[in-house]
Amino acid sequence: MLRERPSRVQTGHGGAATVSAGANVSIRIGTRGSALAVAQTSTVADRLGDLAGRDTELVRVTTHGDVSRASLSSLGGTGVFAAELRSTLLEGGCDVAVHSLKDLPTAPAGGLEIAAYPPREDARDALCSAGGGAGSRLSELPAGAKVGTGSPRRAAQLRVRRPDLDVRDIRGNIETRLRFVTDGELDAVVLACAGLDRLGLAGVITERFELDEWPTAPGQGCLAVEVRAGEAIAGVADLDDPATRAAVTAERLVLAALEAGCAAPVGATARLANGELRCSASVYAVDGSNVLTASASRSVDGENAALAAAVTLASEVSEALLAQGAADLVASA
Ligand SMILES: NCc1[nH]cc(CCC(=O)O)c1CC(=O)O
Repeated sequence: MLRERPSRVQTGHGGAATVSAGANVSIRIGTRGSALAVAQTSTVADRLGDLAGRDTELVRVTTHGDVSRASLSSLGGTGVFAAELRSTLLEGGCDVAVHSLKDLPTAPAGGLEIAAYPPREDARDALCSAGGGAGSRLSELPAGAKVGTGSPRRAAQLRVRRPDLDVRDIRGNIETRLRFVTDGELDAVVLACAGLDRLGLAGVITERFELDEWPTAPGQGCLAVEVRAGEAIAGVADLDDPATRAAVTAERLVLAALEAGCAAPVGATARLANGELRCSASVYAVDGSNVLTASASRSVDGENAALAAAVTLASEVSEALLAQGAADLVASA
């Protein structure tokens, strides 16, 4: 396993000093080393520092997924980005770890628990084509245009909408992927809105695909704050947004029921709004020749009811998908 010696960055706590046990010991927050990971972890660190009245420091862990040049699909997807960070947390190298939820395997990690799901950001996918905001929307790209993505789901969704496109498998962090377009090697790439927004790169987005037509990876746009099981860290629970928790729980339970990983051709979207939790999901043939879709909703009264509804909805949606033959599509991806 590859691991750089974690490097530390001290971040000052701006809020008023609170006198409490260990107030002078900073909370060590583990993160991957990419620009996106550092940006999103820093936001959580600032918020947690304020909630806990303590200093925070970032512990950067370079993960196998960051350094590998292999395609995401050939890496097997599940957990390549998260494993190193999780072992650092388990071994006590940090107190809290911040992940992109969509990169976390649905199986719980032994000895760890997700203590908070902060409010979700834009869960949609973005088309970034040459010319940025003024560039072509998906329907306007020329016939045979070259569009890059490392995700089998996104490749399938592109092929369903535009069978004529030349979909290319690409790897790398967000900046690397965008460079394919600015260098003129590709006409467009598809990326998550949330990552671009967090990096201040919203200006490169040409089109945000609506979730009803283009469901994204379960948990996309949501962060997960993980701690060692049973170890409460002051302030962490206050980072949690119950509506986000209910929605992403439903999405990830669908993925788990399909026995699919984070690189599977599965899109899911759930939302708690106006007292109703709604979940829908689609499973794709990677060549775009088939799409299965199912959805369900429940009215919910209160936060606990929302989590219970998430479990029920996920089993309704996944059973409907399996009855349509989803297992074959997942297996052949
Ligand atoms: N697999 C990489 C990854 N993990 C999380 C995000 C975006 C941010 C998020 O979903 O929270 C990305 C980049 C992308 O898909 O464009």
